Amino acid sequence: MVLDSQDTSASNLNVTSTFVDRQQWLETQLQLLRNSLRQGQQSLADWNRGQMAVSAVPGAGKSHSLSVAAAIAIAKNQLHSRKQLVIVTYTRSAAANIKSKIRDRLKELKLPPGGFVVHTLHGLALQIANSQKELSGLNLDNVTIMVPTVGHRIIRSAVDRWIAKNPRHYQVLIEGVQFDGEETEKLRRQSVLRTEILPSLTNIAVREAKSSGLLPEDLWEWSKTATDSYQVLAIAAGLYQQYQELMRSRDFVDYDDMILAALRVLDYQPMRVLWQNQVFAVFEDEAQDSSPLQEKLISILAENAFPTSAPNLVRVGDPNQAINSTFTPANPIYFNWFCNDCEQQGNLATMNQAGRSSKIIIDAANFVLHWVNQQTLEKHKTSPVEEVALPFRSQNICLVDSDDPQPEANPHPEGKGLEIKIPDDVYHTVELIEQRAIALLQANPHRSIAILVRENRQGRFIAEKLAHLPKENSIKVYEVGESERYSQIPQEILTLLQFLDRPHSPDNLKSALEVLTQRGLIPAQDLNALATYPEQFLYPSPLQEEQKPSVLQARRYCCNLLRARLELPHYQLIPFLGMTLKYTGGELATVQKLSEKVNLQIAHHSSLKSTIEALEEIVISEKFEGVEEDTGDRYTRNGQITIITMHKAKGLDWDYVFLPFLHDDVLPGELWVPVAARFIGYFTLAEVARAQIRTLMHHKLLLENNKAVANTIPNPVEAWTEAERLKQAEEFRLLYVAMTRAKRLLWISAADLGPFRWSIFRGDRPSKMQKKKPCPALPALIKQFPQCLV
Ligand SMILES: Nc1ncnc2c1ncn2[C@@H]1O[C@H](COP(=O)(O)OP(=O)(O)OP(=O)(O)O)[C@@H](O)[C@H]1O
Repeated sequence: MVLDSQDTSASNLNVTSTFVDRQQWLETQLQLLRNSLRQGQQSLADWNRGQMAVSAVPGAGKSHSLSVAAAIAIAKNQLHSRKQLVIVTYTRSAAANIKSKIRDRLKELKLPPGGFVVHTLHGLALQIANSQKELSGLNLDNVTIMVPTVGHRIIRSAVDRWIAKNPRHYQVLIEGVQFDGEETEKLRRQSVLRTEILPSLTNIAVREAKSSGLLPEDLWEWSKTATDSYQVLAIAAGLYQQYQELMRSRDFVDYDDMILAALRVLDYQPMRVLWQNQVFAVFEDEAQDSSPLQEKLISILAENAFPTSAPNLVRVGDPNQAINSTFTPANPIYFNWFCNDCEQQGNLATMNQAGRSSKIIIDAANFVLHWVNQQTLEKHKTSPVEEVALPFRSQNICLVDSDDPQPEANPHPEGKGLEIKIPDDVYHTVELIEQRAIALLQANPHRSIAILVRENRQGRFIAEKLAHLPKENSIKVYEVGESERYSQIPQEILTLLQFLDRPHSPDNLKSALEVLTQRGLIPAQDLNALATYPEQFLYPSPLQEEQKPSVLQARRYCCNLLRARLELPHYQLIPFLGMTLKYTGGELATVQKLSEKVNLQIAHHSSLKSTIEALEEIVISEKFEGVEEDTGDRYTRNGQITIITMHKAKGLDWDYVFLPFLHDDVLPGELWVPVAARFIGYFTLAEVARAQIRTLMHHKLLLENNKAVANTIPNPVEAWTEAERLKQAEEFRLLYVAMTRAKRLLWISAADLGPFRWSIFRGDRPSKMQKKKPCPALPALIKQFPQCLV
């Protein structure tokens, strides 16, 4: 059918007016969406070009506003699959969460669910590296991704190779601060260096240097100006070099290699332009946790292909929630610098209103933040204020306005909202928690409870004491550390099998004894003394001194293991070891699954050696998952008591939060050197290397930004003091993160009596307890909120 000209223009008019209506409708919706945000959040939604930093407080709605801002940017700039907004975050669950939020927003705007991608940083790096395998040198068909740990074969081999190549340097370490040449002591020191000090130095120095984009050569260069007698940086450089060579020769890559591979692709200009043309902007969440290498990757992607202006880069984070910097290379200093730079350019936004918690909980968290900063200033009274590195960015959490859109924002507190207790001992603590938790859930079965602990061993203790609740009170207790322990199982079994294979190796014996100690099967003792001469330990002659009861117990365990090796067929060894290690429930199911998997793999060439090889493969590639019940938001389920570490609790919240065992020896605690390693001095080489690399890296970055610095390497004692300062600052930030997880009730306590060390405490046996000092923030809180001491 042919339309006459009048019809055509009418229909064109119709189309045009529909288009205009639709545009107007969209504009209105976008405006409404923007107005649904709080003031600080709106700056994020108003961003349209260039760099921007957003410093937010806990519960400010970072992911909420990031998803709204993303939807607005996608709609306004009509983004599509060839011009996308890239959102990066750190965990897969956070990525999935933001993705679904953005999709929901786009659906409300009647827009297709495209124009954006959400990646974890490593996922993004992998995608870029995979797009050009020749340039990146990373072919996932050939390589194995692995996460090196101190006990890992690669790290141990790097140490052995370094020792073989540097006998004189090794001798300097053996002699330590003082040495009389005695043979047994020499063997003991060798064992400590080979199995503890140098593996830990390798692990930390390699990760720190690599994630800062440094090569072994950079460390060599820097080490030339160092004056310490051990030459820690030179050792670190040598170990790093050995590690790299071993990784390459075995086709292994670590997570930093993935980012380096992506950067190699982006180094090549045509590829860089190709990628940059596809990226409209990069939004980063949890920016306080970035390493310099990660920051470099997203900054390059966010640049315009033909740069005339600043990169389109928005980084959202909370420097006060940086709690990974003492065990990963993440360091909040970089995000703080980014915030300061943006502030100077007028591009810093602050999100300081939060609706998560009751007022009293917010007051308590703000109080701790300022109190800790104040204490730090007082400790460094003689230094100029601007030179004191404070643990916290001075940022108050504020309540939301009365017309805030968040349902039940700043809810009414439960009871006093903040309850502080000083129980008699750790058993009494759990009894008090139990009583309070039962009463709370009886009154409000649809609310959630968490007990946040500093270390898994504390969680285990509480879980054991609350084990009767499901049966007697129909309250589910979910211990998060339990499933994590499953991932240790292959390594523990492997360690014992390696001992069975070569029982006369001091390393194998020591590792096996470590596993037995960690599982609480033998008493903690100086394992180096037992492992130095395996034969004397396992088969003492009548001429030898009688073994102490703790040594006897360890020997009995080891000899039983060796007997089993002779008596059992090797395919039964894994389940037997599972029983020996006293695994229970889910752990035993996991061992069974592991055993089946290994036996299937070695069906045609079954032997102890092949069992070990198959297990090594599983441990290296992390391809084995424990027997888990289910996934999803199982940590925050209503009506359940979740026991979880403070670290894992980040990003989550519960109605009622219990923080037991807030003792001074852990919070803030002190850096500690194992007695066996003190012949080196009162510091650890790993921490010294970390502090030295960090200082030099900071100098390097400051120089690149034309800022003046004195380029000196801290000596070991200075580096150790700096490491301690960082650790204590981080512990206080961890406390702050833990406190801000609570919505309606924050229950905190420090018992009068507790175990000397949790790692060796067995809650099911009578053990002596010690008088404990509370975390220093606790008396300060009691003074500030006396009505809350219950
Ligand atoms: N403008 C808003 N309107 C409605 N709800 C909001 C708004 N801003 C935040 N919220 C709600 O506040 C809660 C906290 O938000 P979110 O979990 O994103 O905070 P966060 O900043 O990531 O917290 P934390 O850093 O402490 O983990 C969420 O339930 C979110 O939906």
